[in-house]
Amino acid sequence: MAALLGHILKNQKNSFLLRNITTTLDTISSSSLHQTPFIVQTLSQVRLVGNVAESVCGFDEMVEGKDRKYYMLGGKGGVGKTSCAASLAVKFANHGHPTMVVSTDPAHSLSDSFAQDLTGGNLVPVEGVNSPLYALEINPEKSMDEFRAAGQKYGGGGVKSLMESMGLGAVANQLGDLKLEELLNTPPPGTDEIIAISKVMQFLESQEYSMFSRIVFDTAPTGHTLRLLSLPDFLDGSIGKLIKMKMKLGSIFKSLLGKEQPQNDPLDKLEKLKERVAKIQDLFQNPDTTEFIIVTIPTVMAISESSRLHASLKKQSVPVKRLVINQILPPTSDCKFCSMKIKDQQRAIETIHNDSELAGLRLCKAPLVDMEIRGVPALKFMGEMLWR
Ligand SMILES: Nc1ncnc2c1ncn2[C@@H]1O[C@H](COP(=O)(O)OP(=O)(O)OP(=O)(O)O)[C@@H](O)[C@H]1O
Repeated sequence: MAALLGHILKNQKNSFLLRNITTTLDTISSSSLHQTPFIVQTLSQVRLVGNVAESVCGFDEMVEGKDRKYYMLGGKGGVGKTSCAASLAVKFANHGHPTMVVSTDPAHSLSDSFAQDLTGGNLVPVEGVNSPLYALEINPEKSMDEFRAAGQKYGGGGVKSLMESMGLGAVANQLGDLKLEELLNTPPPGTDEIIAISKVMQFLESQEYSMFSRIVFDTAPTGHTLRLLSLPDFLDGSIGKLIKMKMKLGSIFKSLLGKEQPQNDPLDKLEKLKERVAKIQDLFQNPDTTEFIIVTIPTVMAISESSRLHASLKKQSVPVKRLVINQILPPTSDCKFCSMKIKDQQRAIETIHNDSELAGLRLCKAPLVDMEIRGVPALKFMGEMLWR
């Protein structure tokens, strides 16, 4: 085996490839799982790497500084968001950043990507990296149920009966006009994700999690993400009305009973939710802390969708600088079908240069490899090719 590897290394002229192979082999030598198949597959990838060698994604800039930064990877279903997000998280951790990678996608694939059980809604440590790396799969439906339960207790009928008992039935009826119960029971699409993200933000605010300097989100497919982004204003509006109501209530309460309205009342809870929603909006829109990376594949359909996604993100003031083109085929092939496919991909990539939404973005390219990208060594390998 060593002789074979030595031969391959001697015959590689590109130092990047050498570096890549060497680091990959270092990892492989320390990995006991699936050793042989991974090495065999790795050798065949050497040929594929050359195709994307010109891609420089500006990883130096991404890794710079100790302040916390958020990276959100989004795009059409199945383009490789999870693989790209997980490989970025591994690379950050290997460059000294305590990192957290979070999935809020109902169809989680982080566990598959890391080849590790990450279900359960808690932070799970990922082994095999140089700095702490933790993964978290948040179940948006479960978070939504918790929110609904809280809503039922505090926001829906609870508010109404509390006010009725205070002789404020008329105000309660006005509150009813806001259809709060309906909002809690049949919330607009995307609410589940915002609740999930708000849960992550709560985690991150605590001292225990202050060590994380890079947070990578594997977001849900395009449509959900867009709906999610338009949600804060909606919630903000509804909750804003409730808060005004609360202020009115406060003075009525005082004049009726001669004392301040009790703290920790239902509307306080809603006010807190509003604050969290505002924080999430800031998280998405702050260019100093956040970057949304669009992931696509070289097909005209995926690229058109990415273009629309960028237009919507821009409209929502979400900072976007990079476009990942994943699963690029090698430049040439003897197989007729593959040659046709390669030409097709090249034509699709050309459309990026002529697309007013995408042309200005930095292109980060990853080859299509002939293996599933699973486990830390494979993710590290992918990261070496993509994030540089
Ligand atoms: N560059 C690549 N080369 C080969 N296989 C890849 C590549 N990128 C991703 N894959 C494979 O494609 C499949 C889908 O990848 P992944 O789960 O990362 O996509 P996704 O966009 O997150 O999907 P979903 O939208 O369903 O969550 C996985 O089996 C993964 O190993």
